[in-house]
Amino acid sequence: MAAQDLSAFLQWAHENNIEWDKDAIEIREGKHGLGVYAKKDLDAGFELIQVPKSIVLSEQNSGIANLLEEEEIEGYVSLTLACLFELSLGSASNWSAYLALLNNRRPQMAGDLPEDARQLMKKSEVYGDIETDLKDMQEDFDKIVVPFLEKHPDVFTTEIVTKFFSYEEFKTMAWHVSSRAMDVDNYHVSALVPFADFVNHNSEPNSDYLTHEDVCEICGALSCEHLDELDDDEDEDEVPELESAVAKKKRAAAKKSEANGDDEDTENDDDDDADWEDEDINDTCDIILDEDVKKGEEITRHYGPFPNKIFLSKYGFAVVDNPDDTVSIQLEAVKTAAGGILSDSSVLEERVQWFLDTEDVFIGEDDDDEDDMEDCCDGEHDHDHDHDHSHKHKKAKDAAASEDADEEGDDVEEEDDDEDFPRDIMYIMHDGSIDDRLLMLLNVIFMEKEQFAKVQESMEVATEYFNDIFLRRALEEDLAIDGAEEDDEEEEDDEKPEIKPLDEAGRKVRKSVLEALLQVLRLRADAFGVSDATTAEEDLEALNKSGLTGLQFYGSVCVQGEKQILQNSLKMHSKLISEL
Ligand SMILES: C[S@@+](CC[C@H](N)C(=O)[O-])C[C@H]1O[C@@H](n2cnc3c(N)ncnc32)[C@H](O)[C@@H]1O
Repeated sequence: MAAQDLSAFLQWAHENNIEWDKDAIEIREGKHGLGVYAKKDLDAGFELIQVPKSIVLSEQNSGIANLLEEEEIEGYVSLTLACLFELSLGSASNWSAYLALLNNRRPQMAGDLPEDARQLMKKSEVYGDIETDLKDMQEDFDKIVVPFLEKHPDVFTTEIVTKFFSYEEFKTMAWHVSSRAMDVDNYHVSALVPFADFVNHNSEPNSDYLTHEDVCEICGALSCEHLDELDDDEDEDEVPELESAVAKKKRAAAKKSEANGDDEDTENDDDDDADWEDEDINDTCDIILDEDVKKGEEITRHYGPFPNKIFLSKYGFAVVDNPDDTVSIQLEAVKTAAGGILSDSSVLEERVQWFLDTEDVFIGEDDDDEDDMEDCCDGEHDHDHDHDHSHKHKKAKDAAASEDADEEGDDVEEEDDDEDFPRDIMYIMHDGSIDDRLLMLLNVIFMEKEQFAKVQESMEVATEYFNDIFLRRALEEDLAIDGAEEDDEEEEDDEKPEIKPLDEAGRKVRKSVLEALLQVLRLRADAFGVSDATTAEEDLEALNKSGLTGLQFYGSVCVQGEKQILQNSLKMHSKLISEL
């Protein structure tokens, strides 16, 4: 690469009003390719990078925005075509220096490995994702890209198509898009944000990516006549994105002022929101320091709470001991395991169907941290989104309240979102606990006949029943944590809610649930060839000594991580069953 590519890019960035303090940070080669590094000690709250939205490389900003809109091409295909078009313009493109820098650095993606190297990942779910992504990409190319190019021969001449729009070029650019695109706002949607996109991921990041998402969908402005018209029609009280951007800016500024030794009472400045609304919301995508950093340290941010299979297929790396990692469980495996335990197997289909038809009523609001996953999947990545950020540790929602809300139309958006997740997949979380859906389903399958009749009859009874199950699980987890922290003298004496001890019938249901779960875990382990010959910890030690690097290392991290989850879960649930 050319150091010249980088300096040409920096010159271009400067000319296009991307703002950064040249004495404070630099882009340079590091252990994860290019990255952003501090050139001197910097304080939390420091505004590192500001990228005007006018220079993000989005479908809307590209020279073929009108064509892409006319043909209703969306998502990653549209952004990839926009980028390829700009690349084909060469120096005539507004982004030529940026694209030249990317073009000389092929992204390291698992789909690029030869099939025999990909086989290494076959013991992980990521293998299926990668194969599906490759198949989908070929299909998108054949069914969307080729007809689009053929329809506009004046723009995409034979020469241009041959040089810039072959399947290989499309695939490479799609990987740039997958690993770099960031959520910008509801006009640009997902885009390449030059400079900000050189910040690498870290599980404990020192910076944050901020953007004001709530702009006019028609013209991208912060305020305009379209928005005024909309405002007239809509309730005045909904401006969630604005508030979160303001809150984040305030937090960053508070840190900055703390760092500067200002004594102002930053806790009590909520009344000042009005001061922030107009002056401090820029039409830029910003990277702001969350922590103090020392000279030479890398600036990092969190890409989102992804399981490793998403990290690998979207970004080409995976995280050791990733707290957001999950193992998927297929509904079929649950049915197989439960069918072997139920004395009356005829109830199985009925109970499963009832659960699938009714579950939405009981699943509570999303966890708050959902909002913080700024570029989680970006709405761009075209595989199944088969990780579920939001179905863990919920409270069953008040069915009656939810029915009211539905009548008023409040939940329309949430319902649409819920339709998006695959109903036949459930999850084991990183610590070995199971997600709410699996916990509920197993209890529905094994609950006594009379109990099932009551639950079917009354949503209130059902809500109470599921809340009791969630509460028991929360207490079990607390006990596990308390056990681990026994020696911690400063442990807080939180008051724990009381729950009734299980009666004989309850214990019987619980035993069947745990037996089925252990069976499900073994089925999942067998399906992926997970061996018990070594522990996951031993596998990690061996992996660290293996000398594997790059994608082969990260693929093995996925395999090891999934084994660790299964091992944790088998251990946890074997202990629970032994204590019954
Ligand atoms: C948005 S780009 C960041 C800039 C990139 N390093 C470059 O050279 O252009 C994301 C890519 O950086 C690399 N990367 C970022 N964080 C990483 C990490 N924690 N571990 C390994 N690779 C990482 C991966 O190749 C990923 O696809």
